[in-house]
Amino acid sequence: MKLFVKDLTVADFSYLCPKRGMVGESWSVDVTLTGGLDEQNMVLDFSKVKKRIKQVIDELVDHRLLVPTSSASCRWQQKGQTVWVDFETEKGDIYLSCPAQAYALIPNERIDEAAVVEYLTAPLLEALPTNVLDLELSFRAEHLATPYYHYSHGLKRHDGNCQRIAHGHRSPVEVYLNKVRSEAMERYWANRWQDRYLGSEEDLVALESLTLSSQCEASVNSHYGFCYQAPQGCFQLAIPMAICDIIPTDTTVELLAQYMAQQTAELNHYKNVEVVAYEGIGKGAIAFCQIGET
Ligand SMILES: Nc1nc2c(c(=O)[nH]1)N=C([C@H](O)[C@H](O)COP(=O)(O)OP(=O)(O)OP(=O)(O)O)CN2
Repeated sequence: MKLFVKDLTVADFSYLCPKRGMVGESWSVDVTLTGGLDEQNMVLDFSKVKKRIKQVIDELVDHRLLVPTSSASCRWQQKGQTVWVDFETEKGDIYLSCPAQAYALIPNERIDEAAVVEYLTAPLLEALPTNVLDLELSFRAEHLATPYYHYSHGLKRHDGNCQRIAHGHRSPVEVYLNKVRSEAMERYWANRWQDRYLGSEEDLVALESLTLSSQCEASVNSHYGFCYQAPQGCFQLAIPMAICDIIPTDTTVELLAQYMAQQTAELNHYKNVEVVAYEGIGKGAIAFCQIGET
């Protein structure tokens, strides 16, 4: 007997890629279980399927930075609860030092759907009762008709896992200029925030003050340093300036929508701008800005 649940949850995370750098991603999760019937004549009560599978995905990949530790581009080490990662990419090298719980260290050459399925299948089966004999997991990027971007960020004030300095999302954006949809501006934001790290100005620090690998020392003119202390520990990141956008505020979706609305109004001299900014799938913020002359 097979039992399926579509759109069981969404995994929001970032991963390191030798070509793209740091990539924010949002995947919908579908699952199919194979097994015999239990005393309720069910493979497993849907509510338990949803709860247990979401719990494992939330624990192991959601809001983490997925690192392909078998990649030739990756060097990492752990001391106590801190993990250092150096990662070579075509966009420049990325250096991190974060609490271990901020990462998923995946022993694969690259991060893709198959690698994450393999990483999660055994712990998911362990979380299910013994009448469930097999599990097929699949991840789906949302089909989007509008432009979208992939960004990574960290919210140091968040009392949950969004405080992790490098987690991210794949998000569509809608922009209206004087109430008319502007695909040009949507494409502008999709290009600007394609595989970007959105750093808050207040988290910028001198690279020399970070306790990252010594390789990072040569990057003073090419990299931004970010550092903050949050309840889960100390988060440090050095990342090429070319793949960052510095935001004058925190990077909650409310403030990102507001930033985009304001910048869009300034760029277009439009009186009335509305931005619908998603954070991943199915949720986001709407901001309005009224300045300019047109
Ligand atoms: N009002 C806001 N709430 C939250 C924001 C925000 O910008 N504005 N941001 C976050 C985090 O960035 C987080 O990545 C959002 O992830 P989400 O998956 O929604 O959070 P949960 O894991 O709690 O939700 P699930 O449905 O369980 O996946 C958080 N909140």
